Amino acid sequence: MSIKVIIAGPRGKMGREAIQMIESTEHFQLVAYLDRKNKGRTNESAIPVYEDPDKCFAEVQADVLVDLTTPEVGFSHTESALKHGIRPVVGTSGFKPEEIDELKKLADEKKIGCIIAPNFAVGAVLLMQFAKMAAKYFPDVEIIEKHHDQKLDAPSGTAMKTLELIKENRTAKAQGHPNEIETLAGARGGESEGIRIHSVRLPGLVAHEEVLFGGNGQLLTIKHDSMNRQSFMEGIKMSIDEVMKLDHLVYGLENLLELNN
Ligand SMILES: NC(=O)C1=CN([C@@H]2O[C@H](COP(=O)(O)OP(=O)(O)OC[C@H]3O[C@@H](n4cnc5c(N)ncnc54)[C@H](OP(=O)(O)O)[C@@H]3O)[C@@H](O)[C@H]2O)C=CC1
Ligand SMILES: O=C(O)C1=N[C@H](C(=O)O)C[C@H](O)C1
Repeated sequence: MSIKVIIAGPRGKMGREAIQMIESTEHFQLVAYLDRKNKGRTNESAIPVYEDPDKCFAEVQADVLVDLTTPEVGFSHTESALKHGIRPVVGTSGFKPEEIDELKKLADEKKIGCIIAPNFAVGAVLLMQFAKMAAKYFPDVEIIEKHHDQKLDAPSGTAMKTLELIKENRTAKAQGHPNEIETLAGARGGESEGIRIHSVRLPGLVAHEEVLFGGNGQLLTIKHDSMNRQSFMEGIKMSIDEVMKLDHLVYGLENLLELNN
């Protein structure tokens, strides 16, 4: 039996790559696109295009929604899919913690799976796990994330998830000099519990993150680079399969991997 998939954001950088992956996976079937530029657009494929998520989810027989859009619409797509009994696999970044909690409640109520993954690249998921481990021994830490200049949200979803995982293992402490002064606003980056995040946006970049841990006479750097968007496709593929087996929301691909060996 094939898994029937709707893609939201099919013209985007990730959406285009995901279409190729789904079309080349035997047990996946693309059944509709959710796109805001339906009107006046020629749709040469046989796949129907919808602008209205509720209409799409009510009319199309689908198992999974893959959302690769923007923080503003990604949340409402996910909420609507859950209400219609369609399982969301969400790559869209920039959701607020309270939005994730709300979706968690809805998935629990509906008893269906939902996966929200700040990063689908397995290497980035491992980076986050290694950073969490290191935080136990190195409480002084800063995160540098670098992305292409078309990215809407800062910091990246991956940096925010890295921060959350580091906090789980780090003893809270003030970092840097107590009398530090910024002579240029923002020079020290965004701050949460003393941890700094620096966001770089430049053409030529794809998706990159470095976590730097400073200790007495030593520096530990953990780094991951996505060179292209194919790096995310294995994770999306795995999530489409796994979301079919879940009855609740999972936030982060690490929850689907065997990481204890
Ligand atoms: N979890 C992960 O591993 C990854 C997550 N991402 C995240 O995925 C998202 C998409 O990234 P990317 O493909 O690079 O971004 P793009 O800007 O290339 O694509 C986003 C697409 O969403 C479309 N869109 C906007 N509003 C709507 C709407 N109402 N309905 C349907 N489609 C809409 C945009 O249309 P238009 O062109 O008209 O603006 C655009 O085509 C981002 O949030 C990004 O951070 C990215 C890479 C990896
Ligand atoms: O917008 C992107 O490109 C990416 N977004 C995700 C994020 O915000 O972390 C994942 C990856 O970094 C690429």
